[in-house]
Amino acid sequence: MVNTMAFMGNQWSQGAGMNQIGFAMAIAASMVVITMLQQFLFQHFAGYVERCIRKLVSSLDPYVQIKFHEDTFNGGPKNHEAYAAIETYLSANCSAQAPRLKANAVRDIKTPVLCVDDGEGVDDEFRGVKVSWHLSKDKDPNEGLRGSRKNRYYALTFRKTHRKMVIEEYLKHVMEKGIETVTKNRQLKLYSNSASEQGGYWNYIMEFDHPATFETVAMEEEKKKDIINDLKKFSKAKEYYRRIGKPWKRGYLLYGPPGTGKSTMIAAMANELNYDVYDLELTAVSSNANLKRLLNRTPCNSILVIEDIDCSSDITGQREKKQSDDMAKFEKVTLSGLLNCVDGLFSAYDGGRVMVFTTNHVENLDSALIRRGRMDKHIAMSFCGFEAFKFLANNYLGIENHELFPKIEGLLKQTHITPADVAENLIADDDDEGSADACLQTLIEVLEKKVEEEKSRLLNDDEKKTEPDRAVEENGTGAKGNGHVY
Ligand SMILES: Nc1ncnc2c1ncn2[C@@H]1O[C@H](COP(=O)(O)OP(=O)(O)OP(=O)(O)O)[C@@H](O)[C@H]1O
Ligand SMILES: [Mg+2]
Repeated sequence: MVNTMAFMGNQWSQGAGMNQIGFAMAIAASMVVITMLQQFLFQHFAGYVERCIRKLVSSLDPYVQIKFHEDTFNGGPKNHEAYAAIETYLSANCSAQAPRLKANAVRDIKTPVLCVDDGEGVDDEFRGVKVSWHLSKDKDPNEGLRGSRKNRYYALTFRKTHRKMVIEEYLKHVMEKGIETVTKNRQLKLYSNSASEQGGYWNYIMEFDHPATFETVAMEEEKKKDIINDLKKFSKAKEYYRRIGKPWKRGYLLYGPPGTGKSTMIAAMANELNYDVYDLELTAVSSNANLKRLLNRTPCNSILVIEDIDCSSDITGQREKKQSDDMAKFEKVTLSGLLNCVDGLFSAYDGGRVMVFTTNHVENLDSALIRRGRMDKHIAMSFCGFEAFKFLANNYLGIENHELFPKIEGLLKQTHITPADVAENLIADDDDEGSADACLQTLIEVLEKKVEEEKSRLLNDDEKKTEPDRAVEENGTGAKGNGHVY
């Protein structure tokens, strides 16, 4: 019995041991399964769960934030341009609200831009939608080390419900206004190719500080208004050119005798558009290839000027003849080379480009060069008429009327004088009260002398003329205008 009991106890203890091992194994197995399951769930659902949590959190947060970084590392130069445009926009529109401002000297801008200081914020409103801007700095991981960068950014915050409107309309408005202000305040520059090797590169010459504006150009009022409107329309026509699929460019041909204000008009155009001036010296360009390179290097928002185009020997005259001469004159710029460049250049749409040719002898230019489409607007700069004289008298002497005006009006009808020559005689001595009278008197003397000279020249011509010449003149075919457009 005892033995039987002992045997049974042994069996029990053995059975219990077996059960414990089985239990432990089951636990271990289930641990493995759970771990695998966890890993499986983690791999397959963690992202999903995280997204759900984010969605939930963001649905509770009714605001959206967009960052615009200053440095080019966070998105390249285009990002930096956006930052600069925002800075200028906020400076012009909202900086009055900020308790702390900082003055930034922005490259190419004449006056420093006052903008929001680090850590400051300003509010803005656009079509009833409120947004806020905040200038912050990211933590720089390399702070203190060489090459560390200040990582500033503007954070734009707005309600989620206005997302579409802010992104599609407000940001466009900010960029446009910012870029407009930057353009308006830009220090203009003058470039030329004349000093470069073979004329293939632009060299910075100096700041373009020409004082001429449309306020100072003497010209018939209607004509002046027409040019200003044309320029304004052009400078705002980005979308129009894009829509019709044409490069955003416009060509102007200024023609007229020396001293009638062609170069002055170019300066007025540059100041009106706020475009840099690229003065192209064609005689310094050694080949058509160099010309093409040069024109491709002319940036947008610029005026490309070719003065006295008639003096570039290979450009005038008949195109056919020049084309056949192309190979022989390989090292020279030819008319066909110039035509190809004018047509092929300006392929971009990111900014307007203006091209201005000037000439004293429009009749010498090949019609292909100045046809509409290449030179869109032809502007005659002419001798000084009475209207232009009155404008100059007002500008130089500060007088709108004078008893000598009628006499001057009569003389101007009888002779040709350039605005440059008139202006030369209207430079008064500020300290001398009678100076204006003296200026007008001198001008009258100059005009009378010219009238006399012209009379005796006509007399001489007449004496030299043969009978048939006179007959043509009497029939009216040889009649000439007096050269005044106004
Ligand atoms: N229409 C004008 N309005 C105001 N000033 C003028 C005008 N025309 C000429 N002037 C004066 O005369 C000077 C010479 O003019 P400008 O150099 O513009 O003439 P241009 O037509 O370019 O002559 P060129 O054919 O010799 O180059 C200018 O500095 C300017 O002061
Ligand atoms: Mg000139």
